[in-house]
Amino acid sequence: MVEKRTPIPVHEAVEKIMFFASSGETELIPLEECYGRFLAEDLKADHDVPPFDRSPYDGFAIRSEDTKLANQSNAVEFEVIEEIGAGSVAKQEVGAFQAIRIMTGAQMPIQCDAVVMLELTKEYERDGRKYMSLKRQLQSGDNISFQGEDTQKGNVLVEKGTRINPGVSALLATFGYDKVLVGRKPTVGIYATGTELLDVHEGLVPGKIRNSNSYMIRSQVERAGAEPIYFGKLADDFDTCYEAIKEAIEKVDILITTGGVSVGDYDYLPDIYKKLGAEVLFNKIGMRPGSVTTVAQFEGKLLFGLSGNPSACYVGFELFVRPIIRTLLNNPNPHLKKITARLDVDFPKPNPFTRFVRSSISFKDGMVSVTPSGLDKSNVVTSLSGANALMVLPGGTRGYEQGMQVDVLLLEDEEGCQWPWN
Ligand SMILES: Nc1nc2c(c(=O)[nH]1)N[C@H]1C(S)=C(S)[C@@H](COP(=O)(O)OP(=O)(O)OC[C@H]3O[C@@H](n4cnc5c(N)ncnc54)[C@H](O)[C@@H]3O)O[C@H]1N2
Ligand code: MOO
Ligand SMILES: [Mg+2]
Repeated sequence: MVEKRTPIPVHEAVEKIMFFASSGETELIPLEECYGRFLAEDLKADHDVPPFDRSPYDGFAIRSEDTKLANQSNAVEFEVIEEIGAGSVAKQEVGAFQAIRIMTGAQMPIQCDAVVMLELTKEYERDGRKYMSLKRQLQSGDNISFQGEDTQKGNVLVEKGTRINPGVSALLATFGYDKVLVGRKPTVGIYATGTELLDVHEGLVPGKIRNSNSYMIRSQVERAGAEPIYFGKLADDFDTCYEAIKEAIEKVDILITTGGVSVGDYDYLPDIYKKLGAEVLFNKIGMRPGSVTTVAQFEGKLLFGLSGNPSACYVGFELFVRPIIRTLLNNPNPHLKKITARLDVDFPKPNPFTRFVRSSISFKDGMVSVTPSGLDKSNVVTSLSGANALMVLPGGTRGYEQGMQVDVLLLEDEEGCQWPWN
């Protein structure tokens, strides 16, 4: 008799897994290598930015009070007593009707409270001294980039768990982080099971196919922020698989296998979990594809038995493995971000299970539309390359029509989402 499995709702499966989610270890890495990593502490401003009042223009720093009488018919003359570029500080004190020629980014001389752009002045020399004149009034504070106007000391600028983007790199450099505390990348072991699997370099022979899941999963692991460790492929042989999996568990934070989780004669994962003494959290979910996704925990370590069918495997990873990885990286929004979009096609046939259709979103007439990125079948691989989203069509008695608003989970977004999605 084939074992009867009872499907649990997707949200229940996510909850069961998230019970084992924890934050991971941290490490210090050079700033140059931090792009794409996850901050493991808040990034706090330890000084004002800019740290001093500075000139935003190439021009002259003056005392605004000296321009009181300036107008189109009355040029006011200033003696230019010094010149400073960015990085230099004025040595001279600026008195009445004196100016310092100042370049963009240079610190304001203490006595000056305004800058006039070079283009608005006339420069000349007399008796070996330099002068400039201008014909307009300036107010105190005109054309100054003030200390702290960008941010002030003490502000938390980026929160722990945020993925480091180029802007975060800029801030880390601004505040002197030559080493950055980030989440250590969790290690995710990958084993593909299946006697039918060929290595990528091998030519096709009857009955066999190339192992594509391992490379797909590797990329998904990297996209999620973790370190893939590819252990290879295993033939459908109980003892071989058992020994290999048992050994692999020791070496990684998370172990993924693909294939062998259904009810077929050579689907050995259920028995392997049993022999290991691992607790199976679930082995059937009310979703399509990926209904056979099986997750077990062994001494607190999660073993993900993803389906062998490529689309099912892909979806299983994004819904269940990704949030575990992101939580290990301290990310507060570990789940895929959900938005709503306008459905571009009909799905007339109802399905009892919630569908996660590999889809692509696009912008049309100022709205987000969503359309399947290929054939909507569990064993399909070609729909994955164009997928930037998963359309969520809840199971039930009705189909879906073009024009309806549907939920969509974004695959390439970095903001993420908390659970539950709603
Ligand atoms: N009697 C039943 N049969 C099946 C059921 C069921 O409920 N009752 N569920 C079906 C569903 S749904 C799925 S999904 C699959 C899941 O099968 P497994 O996870 O056990 O995976 P395999 O049987 O090992 O392989 C399935 C399919 O995927 C191909 N595959 C496997 N590994 C790879 C890989 N690394 N790269 C590319 N393709 C791979 C494999 O050749 C098979 O075609 O079970 C259904 N059956
Ligand atoms: O588990 Mo299967 O992926 O539902 O298609
Ligand atoms: Mg099978």
